[in-house]
Amino acid sequence: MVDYSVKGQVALLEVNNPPVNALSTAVRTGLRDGIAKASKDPKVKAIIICGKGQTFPAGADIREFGQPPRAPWLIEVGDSIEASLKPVVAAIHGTCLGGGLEVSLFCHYRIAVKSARVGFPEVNLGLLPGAAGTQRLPRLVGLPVALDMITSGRHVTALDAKKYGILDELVAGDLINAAIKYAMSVVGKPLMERRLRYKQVPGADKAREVCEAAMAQVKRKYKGYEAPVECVRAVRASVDLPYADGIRMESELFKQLNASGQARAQQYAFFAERTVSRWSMPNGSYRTAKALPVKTTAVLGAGTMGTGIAVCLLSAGLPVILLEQNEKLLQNGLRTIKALMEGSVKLGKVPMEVAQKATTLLKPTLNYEDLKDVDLVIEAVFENLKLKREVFGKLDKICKPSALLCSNTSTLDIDLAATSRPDKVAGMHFFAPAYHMRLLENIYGTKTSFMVEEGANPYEIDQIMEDLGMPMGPFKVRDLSGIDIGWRITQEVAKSLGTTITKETKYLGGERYCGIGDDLYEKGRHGRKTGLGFYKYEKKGGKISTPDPDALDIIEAYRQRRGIVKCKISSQEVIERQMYSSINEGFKILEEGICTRPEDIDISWLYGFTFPKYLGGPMFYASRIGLQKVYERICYYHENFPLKQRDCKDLRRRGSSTSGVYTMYPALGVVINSYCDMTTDGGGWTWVFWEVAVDAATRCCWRSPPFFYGYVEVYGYVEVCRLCRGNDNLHLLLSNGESEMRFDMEDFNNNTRYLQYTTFTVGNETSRYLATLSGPSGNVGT
Ligand SMILES: CC/C=C\C/C=C/C(=O)SCCNC(=O)CCNC(=O)[C@H](O)C(C)(C)COP(=O)(O)OP(=O)(O)OC[C@H]1O[C@@H](n2cnc3c(N)ncnc32)[C@H](O)[C@@H]1OP(=O)(O)O
Repeated sequence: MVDYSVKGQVALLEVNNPPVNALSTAVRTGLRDGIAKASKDPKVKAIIICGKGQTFPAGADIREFGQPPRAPWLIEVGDSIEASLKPVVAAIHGTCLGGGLEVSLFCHYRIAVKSARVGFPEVNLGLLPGAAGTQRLPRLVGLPVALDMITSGRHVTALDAKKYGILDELVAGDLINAAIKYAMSVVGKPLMERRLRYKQVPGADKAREVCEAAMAQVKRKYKGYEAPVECVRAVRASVDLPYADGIRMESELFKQLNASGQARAQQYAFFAERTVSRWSMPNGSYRTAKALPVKTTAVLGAGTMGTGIAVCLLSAGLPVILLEQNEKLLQNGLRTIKALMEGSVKLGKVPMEVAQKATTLLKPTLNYEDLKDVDLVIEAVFENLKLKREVFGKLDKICKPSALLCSNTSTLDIDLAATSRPDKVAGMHFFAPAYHMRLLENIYGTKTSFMVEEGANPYEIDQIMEDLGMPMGPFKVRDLSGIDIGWRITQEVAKSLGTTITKETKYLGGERYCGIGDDLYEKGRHGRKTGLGFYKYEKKGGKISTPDPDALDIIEAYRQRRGIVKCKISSQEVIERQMYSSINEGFKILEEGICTRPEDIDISWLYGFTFPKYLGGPMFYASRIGLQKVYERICYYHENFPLKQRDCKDLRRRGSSTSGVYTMYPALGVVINSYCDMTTDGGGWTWVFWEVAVDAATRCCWRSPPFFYGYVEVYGYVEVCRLCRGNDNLHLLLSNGESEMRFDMEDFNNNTRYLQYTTFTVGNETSRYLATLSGPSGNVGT
C-alpha cells in the first residue's frame, strides 16, 4: 500500500492504493513504517511522500468511518512525520483532500504540479478534518482562509494554494524529479520553524469577530447542517487553546459528528451518487451501452426552460441552435441567455472564456430547416400536447434519422410524440433553473397545495421547509417554474382523461385536485415572470419575494367558495405530509420498477430539489425514522386527508407482515418482506429466517447481488416484534422486555456471500458467532 524506495539520498514513500490512494489502515501503517525506516537509514537525507497513479491521497477511506476505528491513527502517523529529523516533502498531484491534505500539513514542505487541487471536503460528509486539520491550517494561512476552506469543503487550485501559503512551490515537468531536487535543497535547514504546531495563528487578535461572522454565515447558509457549525468551533479552538488541547477538542467534535445520523446520511449520499451512475435497464446497462456522439444541438422554445437548457448546453461547450416562432420571442430569449451567462461568470460558475465562446456557439433561428443536421434536439415549448405533437411531427420530417428528439416535458406521455423513430424519442426533463441543477430526469412532483387548501399559510410552509434545509420552499419553487406551466399541465391531463376542469373539480384522475393555482393563474399571477404568484416580486422576473396579502385573499376566497373551514397545521405535520407523501411515492416508483434502487430516488431529490444532504434523501430519511412509523403516519394522513380516492394498498401490504416486520429496500439497510419468519426447533433454538441485503463494508451503500437468504440462530424463545436499523447496527428488537438481539455485520463479502462474525446480544449476554449465509436454502454455522 506504500511503496518504499531510495533514490540517491532521498527516501520515496509512494502511496499505492488505487483509485484515489485513500488513507486506509494499511496505508497509514505503511506511512508510519516508511518514516521509521527512512529515519533509521543513514544514507537517507530527506523523505518524500507522494501518490502513485492519478493522485496524492484524496482523504481517509470513507468506507472505514462506519467501522470500529483501527490503529495507527492518522494523527499519530502525522506526528511521526512532523517529528522526523530529516525534512519530509509532500509532492502533490491530482487531488490532495481531507486526510491527504492533513498528511501534507504534517510534512515540513509541500510542492505541487499546477493542475493539483487541495481541500478539506469533510464537511460534505457531515464531518470536520479530524487529523489536526482544523488546528494546523489556521496556523499556516490564518483564520479567514481556513474557515472558508473548512466550512465550504471547496477544492482550491494549486495556484491559489500557493497564494494562501499552503504550497511552498509549484513545479513543472516530472514531479518526482522536481521533488527530489527540492528535498535535497532543504537538507540541513532548521526544521523547527517548519513544524506547524509551534506556530501562532496569524491575525489571532481578530479571532472573535472573524469566527462569530463565520458562525452566523454557516448557520444562514447551511441551515440544519451540524458539521459546518462544529467546523467553526474547532477552528476557533486553534486560537483559543494550546495546540494539544485544540487537538483534543477537534477529536471530540469529530467523534460526535461521526456518530451522528447526519454524517451517515451524507456519506450514504456520497456513495449513492456514484452508485446511480452504474445504471441498468431491461435492455442494457452502463457496462454495455455506448454513448451516442452529440456534437451539435438545438433547443426549441426560448422561454424560462428553453433558455436555461441552452445555457446549460453552451456552458458544456456545445453549439446550440435556438428556435422560436417569432422574432420578438427569439430576441427576448437571446437577451435572457446573455444575462444568464454573465451572471454565471460573475458567480464564478462559468469561466469567462467559456462565456465568450458561447456567443459564437449560439445560433438563433425561426426556421426548422436549420435543424436538419443536429444530433440532439430538446423541445421546451408550452406544455400542450397538441403543440408538442405538431413540433415532433416537423422534427421527424426534418431531422436526420440518427438525431435524438427529446422533450423537456415533466408530465406528458412521451409515447404520444408520434414519430417514425420512437427509439430516438426520449423525455429529457431539466429541473429549473436548468443551468444550475445537476439532475436531468423525469420525476413526479408532490402535490404540495393540499395543506394550503385546508388552512396552512404558503409562506409558513415555505419557511418550515427552508428551515429544514431546502433552499426554497415549495411555493417559491412553483413561482419559479411558473404557475401557468402547472395550469397548462393540468389542462392537458384533464383533456387526456376526457374531462375538463371547473371551479368545482375536486378530483382529477382519481387524485385529489386543488384549484388554488387555477385561481392565481386566472388573475394573471403566473409566478416570478409576471412579478406575482404566491409571492410578490420586486419586478417581473425578479428574485426578491415578499408575502402578498392579495394572494392570501385569493386563497381564502377559494376556501370559502368550497366551504372549507380553515384549520391550524403544525410544523411537524407540514414536514410529515410533505416528506411522507414523497416517501410513499418513492416506494411506489420502486414497486413499479421505474427505479431499481432507493439511491436513484434519493439522488433525484438531492440534485433535483436540492434536498438537504444531511438527511440523505427521502428514502434514507424514512429508514432513519423507521418504516413502521412512516407507514402508520401515512395511513393516518390517508384516512384523515385522503390524497387519492383509492386505498393505499401497497403500503398496507408492506406493513402487514405477520411478524410485524416491515419491508425495507436494500439501501435502507435491511430488506425484509412478508417472508420473514421464526420457528423454534426441538432443541430450544429459535430460527429467524429473513431476506436481507448486506454490504457491511459500506454500511450505507448496497450493491448487487442485493439479496441473500439466511438463518440466524437465537437461543431461547424470543418473538421478533420489530426490525430496524440503528446508528451502527441492524437491530432486532424483541418483544420480551429488555431483550435485544443486535447484528453487528462486520465483514460481508459480496462475492463469496459470506457473513463473518455476527454478534448477537440477547439481554446482557453477548456471544460471537461465525455465521455463514448462503443461497436460498442456506443455513448458519456457529
Ligand atoms: C480521525 C479522523 C481522521 C481523518 C479525518 C479525515 C477525513 C477524510 O479525509 S474524509 C475524506 C475526504 N475526502 C473526500 O471526501 C474525497 C472524496 N472523493 C472525491 O471527492 C472524488 O472521489 C475525487 C475528487 C477524489 C475523485 O473523483 P473522480 O475521479 O470523479 O472519481 P470518483 O468520485 O468516481 O471515485 C472513484 C472511486 O473511488 C471511491 N472513493 C473516492 N474517494 C474515496 C474515499 N475518500 N474513500 C473511499 N473511497 C473513495 C469512489 O467511491 C469511487 O469508487 P466506486 O466507483 O466504487 O464508488
